[in-house]
Amino acid sequence: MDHQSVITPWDLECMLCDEAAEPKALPLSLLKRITHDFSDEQAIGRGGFAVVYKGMLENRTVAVKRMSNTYMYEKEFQREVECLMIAKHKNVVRFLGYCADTQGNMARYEGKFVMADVQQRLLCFEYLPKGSLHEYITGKIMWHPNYLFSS
Ligand SMILES: Nc1ncnc2c1ncn2[C@@H]1O[C@H](COP(=O)(O)OP(=O)(O)OP(=O)(O)O)[C@@H](O)[C@H]1O
Repeated sequence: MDHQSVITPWDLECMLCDEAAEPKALPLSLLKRITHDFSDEQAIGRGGFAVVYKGMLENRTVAVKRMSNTYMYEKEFQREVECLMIAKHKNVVRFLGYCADTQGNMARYEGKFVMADVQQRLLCFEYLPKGSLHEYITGKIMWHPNYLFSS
């Protein structure tokens, strides 16, 4: 059995509590499970190359970034993982792990069956609950020293 497949939501929760835990290769099945199969209800944001989802653990939440156009940005993905593995700082969101999954899927193409590679590239971070800087700048979220509220 693939050793990655034994990582559970509980393991991820333990990693969040352990500052010294190193980022890990995470199985796609785990990231699917905690984001409810990347459901729209779990989506929290969208960047230029990815959609970000809330990943629900028993007592904690993580952010799961699912890259789009994975074939075009394979090198960038690898470079991002490389940088994130090194970047450890209190002002940088904590990186928990990555998933680089490729599965062969039989599909019909011009009347024949062909094996197509389906790639999934994901990153998993600590979840930051107070919205994005962009939302503060554009006034979607009003800032107050004691609490935050949406306009
Ligand atoms: N760790 C996180 N916790 C909470 N929300 C997050 C987290 N990471 C991203 N988000 C949300 O998802 C949105 C998109 O994130 P993403 O990193 O893809 O954006 P970006 O920085 O604009 O990306 P890029 O420059 O790579 O296109 C953010 O604006 C934020 O609202």
